[in-house]
Amino acid sequence: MHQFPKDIGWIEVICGSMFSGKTEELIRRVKRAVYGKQRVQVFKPKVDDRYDETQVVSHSQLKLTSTPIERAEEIFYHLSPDTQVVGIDEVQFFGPEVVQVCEALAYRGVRVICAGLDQDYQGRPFEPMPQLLAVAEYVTKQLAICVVCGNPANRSQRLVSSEARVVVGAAGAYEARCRRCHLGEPTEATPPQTMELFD
Ligand SMILES: Nc1ncnc2c1ncn2[C@@H]1O[C@H](COP(=O)(O)OP(=O)(O)O)[C@@H](O)[C@H]1O
Ligand SMILES: Cc1cn([C@H]2C[C@H](O)[C@@H](COP(=O)(O)O)O2)c(=O)[nH]c1=O
Ligand SMILES: [Zn+2]
Repeated sequence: MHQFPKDIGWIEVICGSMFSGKTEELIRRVKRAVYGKQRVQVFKPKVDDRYDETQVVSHSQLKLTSTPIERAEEIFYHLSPDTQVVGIDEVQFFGPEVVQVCEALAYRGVRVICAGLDQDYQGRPFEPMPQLLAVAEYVTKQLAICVVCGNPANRSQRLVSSEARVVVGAAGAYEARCRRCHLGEPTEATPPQTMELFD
């Protein structure tokens, strides 16, 4: 059977605030690639152990098997020679070398799908995302819903008292807010809505 060679790969970046659906979108793309009989490997930073140590897990509990790594270069140790698609979640937790790693994979003919925060809790660009966005072929910016006013949210409001850039957490530690409702410093959580629409 004839197989057409795939000369060059590319980089896709899915960015946005927390709760905007980055991980869901990464999982959707990976699942479609698997339906398309592509050989896929998924990686995530070891530091992201909030829902599971090995699986990529969305806030809505969608799950994907992944390999946890500390440094982006470790992808090459784990990479199978026949892998056609590489997914990387929480890409903002890797150092600047993740950009070269993604580019090297793309030059090898791999489709690289990265998901990560474009802004930190203060609304500052979250390195290395700006550099990755600059070299990506495809960029998708996701938006959440602001829990204060209901408008599209592009920021992540920190709710726990810390000025460290990296503080791993989910609901309870962060909430989605629009630029008007976002504060550049930690604050109290928005009170919950009491409508009983879900079980
Ligand atoms: N304020 C919010 N706006 C939109 N979705 C939210 C919000 N809070 C919680 N969610 C849930 O988070 C899911 C997205 O989760 P996920 O893909 O893990 O987001 P991300 O990776 O961008 O943090 C949504 O489908 C929804 O179920
Ligand atoms: C804004 C912000 C977030 N983080 C952490 C919190 C979570 O562990 C991840 C983001 O996960 P998600 O899949 O996008 O929901 O990043 C952080 O360390 N510093 C920040 O400023
Ligand atoms: Zn708002």
